[in-house]
Amino acid sequence: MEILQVKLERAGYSRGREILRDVSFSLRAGEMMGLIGPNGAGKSTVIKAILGFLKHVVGRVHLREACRYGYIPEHPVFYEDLTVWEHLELAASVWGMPRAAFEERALGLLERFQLRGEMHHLPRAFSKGMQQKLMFVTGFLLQPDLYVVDEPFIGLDPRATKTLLQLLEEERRRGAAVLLSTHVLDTAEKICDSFLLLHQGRCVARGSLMRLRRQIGRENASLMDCFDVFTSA
Ligand SMILES: Nc1ncnc2c1ncn2[C@@H]1O[C@H](COP(=O)(O)OP(=O)(O)OP(=O)(O)O)[C@@H](O)[C@H]1O
Repeated sequence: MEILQVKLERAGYSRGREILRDVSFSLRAGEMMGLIGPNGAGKSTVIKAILGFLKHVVGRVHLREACRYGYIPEHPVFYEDLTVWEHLELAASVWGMPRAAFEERALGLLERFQLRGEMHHLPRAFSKGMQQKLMFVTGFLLQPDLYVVDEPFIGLDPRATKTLLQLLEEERRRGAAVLLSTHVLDTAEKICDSFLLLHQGRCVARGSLMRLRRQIGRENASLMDCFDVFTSA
């Protein structure tokens, strides 16, 4: 079952200056796709196009009817004057989550990300990694049909990374689709079913690692090897 369809002919931040050209892909339920590419390749721009934040788009983004998405940003965003728990309550009420289900899931996630002791604290006094964990707890709380996750691995401690990977796997097994933008290729290689490789605003390769390997004619190539070949032009 397809959850997301993206067909971008052209997209950018201002008229006449296109950043993306011919970027098309779809995501099935339970599929995790790695969005990879060098700095400036256009990964964040693809994410913005999906979220509807981009002004100039020729093409279309279609989320399956009745499906909901959750966006987990690379840079934490939060309200200065709300505690961790108040953030979670706000997110749950916006999504209409029943109170009992909310409390059980929220407390469980806070425990797993080792934030339970800080649940009544203001996140503005947190470290960057702790703020990032709040983004994960909020994202996983809502259990959307599609997760759009922007570079989640940088700055996380090893235990939080392990928890994040476990949760992504649980959510994928539940049937959620995941679009994951990252530079951490050895992790992406292990957890993603498919990849979208961007270079200079274009899609230069797409599909499973096996398919990418076949395209470069090296059956044991790592994702990094494929990345090198496709982005060296
Ligand atoms: N707000 C903006 N206004 C105009 N141009 C932008 C804006 N944000 C990004 N760009 C341009 O779009 C291009 C793609 O940038 P984008 O941030 O999508 O790359 P990225 O693949 O996410 O890179 P990175 O790995 O460094 O995060 C770059 O040329 C960049 O200069």
